Amino acid sequence: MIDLSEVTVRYNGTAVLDRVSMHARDGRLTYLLGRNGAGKSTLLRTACGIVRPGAGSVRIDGEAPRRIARPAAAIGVHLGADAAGSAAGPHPSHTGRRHLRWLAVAGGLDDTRVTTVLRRVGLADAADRRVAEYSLGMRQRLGIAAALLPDPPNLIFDEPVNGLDIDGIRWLRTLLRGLADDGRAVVIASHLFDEVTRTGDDVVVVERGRVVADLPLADFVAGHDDLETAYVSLIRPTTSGGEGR
Ligand SMILES: Nc1ncnc2c1ncn2[C@@H]1O[C@H](COP(=O)(O)OP(=O)(O)OP(=O)(O)O)[C@@H](O)[C@H]1O
Repeated sequence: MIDLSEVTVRYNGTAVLDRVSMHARDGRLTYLLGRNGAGKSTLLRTACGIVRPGAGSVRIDGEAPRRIARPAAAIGVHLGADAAGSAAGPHPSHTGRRHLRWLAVAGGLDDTRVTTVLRRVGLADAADRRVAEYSLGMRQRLGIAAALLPDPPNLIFDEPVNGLDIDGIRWLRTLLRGLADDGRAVVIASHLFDEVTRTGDDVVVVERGRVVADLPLADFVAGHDDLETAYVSLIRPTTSGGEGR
């Protein structure tokens, strides 16, 4: 369970998140929607404790992130295959297995967890290749494996579909659903409404640093033809393609 209450984050004096509250419940896939620059990634970084808010509170299963002794065991985070600020990204000259082993040792985990997560993300056959040789989709899978390594009860993914082929997208769909069905709180930032419709339980819409909707997907779509129509009627995206602030 991840709760944000009245969270404000400022960069250079500008509020990127402005009194944001949201709740990601156990056993649910919660999708974060919002145009480019709306504040989704900042919200995810704040929710897992990478960014400390200037005001408001963050709770992961009732605890403030800085009070959690082993954060990776409480919340798994994958902010994108090449994201700056990702937790301990892989060294290109290391193999996928070596990267995960290093994380396992750092986290006091058994080596069998490495084998388990490599299988779970479909990298068992590529585990002994150097990460430099991995495709974007494979790096996504490795990042997801790292997040899953300590088997955390909460998970955060920032646009995890990027770079995955159709098999990968179908695999990820099943994986995410399974992670939530096992009782975890799973939060995903996404622009892919088809994936949200197929797998989502709850949606949180971020607009210009504010949360403008936080409710079950079915309630959000009710009275509209589909998710896209419901979304457009709420935030009316610009046609310029520019950032949302
Ligand atoms: N470290 C930073 N320093 C200064 N400004 C930042 C920083 N990180 C993000 N921002 C700004 O905060 C705003 C929100 O960015 P954020 O990456 O959270 O948006 P987003 O909704 O995830 O966008 P996208 O869909 O493009 O990934 C943007 O205006 C961005 O330029």
